[in-house]
Amino acid sequence: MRLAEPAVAMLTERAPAKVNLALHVLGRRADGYHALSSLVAFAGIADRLALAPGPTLSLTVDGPTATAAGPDDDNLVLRAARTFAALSPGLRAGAFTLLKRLPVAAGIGGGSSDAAAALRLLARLNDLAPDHPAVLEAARCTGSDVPVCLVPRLRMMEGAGETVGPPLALPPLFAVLVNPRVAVETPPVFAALGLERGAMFATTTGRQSAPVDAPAAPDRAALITMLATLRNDLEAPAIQVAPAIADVLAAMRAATGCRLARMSGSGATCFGLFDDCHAAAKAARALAAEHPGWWVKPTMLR
Ligand SMILES: C[C@](O)(CO)[C@H](O)COP(=O)(O)OP(=O)(O)OC[C@H]1O[C@@H](n2ccc(N)nc2=O)[C@H](O)[C@@H]1O
Ligand SMILES: Nc1ncnc2c1ncn2[C@@H]1O[C@H](COP(=O)(O)OP(=O)(O)OP(=O)(O)O)[C@@H](O)[C@H]1O
Repeated sequence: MRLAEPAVAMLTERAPAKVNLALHVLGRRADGYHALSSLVAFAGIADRLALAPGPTLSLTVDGPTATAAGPDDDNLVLRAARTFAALSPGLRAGAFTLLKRLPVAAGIGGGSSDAAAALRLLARLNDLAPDHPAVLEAARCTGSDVPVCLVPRLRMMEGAGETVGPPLALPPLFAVLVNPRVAVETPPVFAALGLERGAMFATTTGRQSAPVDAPAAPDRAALITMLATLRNDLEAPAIQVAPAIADVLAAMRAATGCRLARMSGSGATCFGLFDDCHAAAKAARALAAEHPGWWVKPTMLR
């Protein structure tokens, strides 16, 4: 009698939305990439990625934003997996299934978070630590936002995204995310900053931009007050590319209980911060009712 092969369980990971609580552009490097200093948090809302171990690397994408994510063969999940496999000959892989829920080209790093989740799944399957050098290298090669998404916890991100600080013990924030359902690709937003290679970025006051100071552990109100002193320098260029972002920010600022409204990443998604989950949920209901075409989600950022 032939014994059945032991079934290898399906592995799953969440791929949460990334939110840049602050993003200071310091300048443009000789390689064309912009030097950034950003405080990055992660939301409760997420894509979901599963891996069924097997002999062939493949990907199936389902979910409300699957089509917007583009051809499966170009998906960042497969790009990350192929890069990891090239760096680690003999790597075991299998069939990925992505449940795509996050808006695409939205400034919340959906594709980067999916790629990072793929690397975590492959590391788990191959008994490699999540900070194994090949995992880190595959993350860096796949995209600027992938390293910070590898361990999705509130932390600083520096350089073009390749330098990531330790997780910060800060109170979770109650937020509403709003996207006007206008896709905004990242390169035109950086281009609209108009910086030459090697140029430093000056703030609207004409002063040279300073790095974000990683906040200590104040209470939630103090954290929001501190965040209000920071900026997202991509907000103005993103509004040039997609004027609807200004409408989102105005609506968020007008929402009852909103303590701070700001754009994430290169847009168009904006976040509003609130004192508690009730205020956030109420504002989300009101925003969704006023703007039925917008994507509106109350969530926690941590
Ligand atoms: C805006 C952020 O989302 C903030 O977290 C990221 O900096 C963008 O990260 P990403 O979408 O993963 O970016 P990548 O896919 O690596 O790069 C897309 C393009 O954005 C521009 N880019 C990206 C990151 C960076 N620090 N400087 C840049 O100028 C470059 O033109 C690059 O060709
Ligand atoms: N798994 C994926 N999810 C979303 N987009 C993907 C994915 N794989 C490839 N892409 C492509 O990547 C591009 C950027 O999509 P993504 O949603 O990651 O942008 P973003 O939220 O603006 O990212 P960031 O905040 O990192 O700049 C899109 O053009 C999309 O076609």
